[in-house]
Amino acid sequence: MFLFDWFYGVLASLGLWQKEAKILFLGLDNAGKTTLLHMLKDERLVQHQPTQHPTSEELSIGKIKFKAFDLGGHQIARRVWKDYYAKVCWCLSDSWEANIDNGSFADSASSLPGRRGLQEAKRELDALLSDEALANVPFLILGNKIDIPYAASEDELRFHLGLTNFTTGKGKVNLTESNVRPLEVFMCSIVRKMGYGDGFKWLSQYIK
Ligand SMILES: Nc1nc2c(ncn2[C@@H]2O[C@H](COP(=O)(O)OP(=O)(O)OP(=O)(O)O)[C@@H](O)[C@H]2O)c(=O)[nH]1
Ligand SMILES: [Mg+2]
Repeated sequence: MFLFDWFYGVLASLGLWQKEAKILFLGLDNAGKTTLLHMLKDERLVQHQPTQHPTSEELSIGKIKFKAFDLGGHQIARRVWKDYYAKVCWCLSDSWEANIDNGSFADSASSLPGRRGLQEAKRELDALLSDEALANVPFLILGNKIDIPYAASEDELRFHLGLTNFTTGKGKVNLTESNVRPLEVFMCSIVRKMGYGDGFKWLSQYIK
């Protein structure tokens, strides 16, 4: 019963109560996808190994069906992303990791070993955005880890992902007539439980 109450509360607060949502978590490795999934699932912060195999969590209570696919973000895992498109009516393009530790974007993509480059994120995102199979799928882009000093600002992230003039607007924006795919950027920190709730609320208005 406790679980039910908690779950109801979370879904209601995210605007997902009584809606059927399938959400795909995509993003570079280490972005925080699995952390977010578990935070949504049982509000626990758990340290995870990198995701090797796709996992899905299906939670169903009353009328709600909430299914999230968590696909690993490392290079090989990215190859299977497209196998999941068909199953998805909702896409959460999660957390292009944008923290920079020397304050310079110019070399963040290439010169620092192990660093997630914004260029790499942009490349993957562009491929998703231009994929026919995802043409009508709304994209919520979460810029995670804003708790880290030097994390990119929202404007920087928009700029480097090439989204400056592409996002469709926060708040309530009716796009049904316009044939435009909903796309917005929200900054968040999963560990601090900040920001992603606003993102999901935004997303929920586009769930039919
Ligand atoms: N500082 C900070 N660290 C975070 C945050 N969210 C996740 N992390 C950390 O980032 C690391 C990677 O998180 P995961 O959830 O495993 O990342 P993933 O996107 O699932 O990675 P793959 O499975 O490799 O694709 C972990 O050490 C998390 O604790 C956050 O909001 N802030
Ligand atoms: Mg993972």
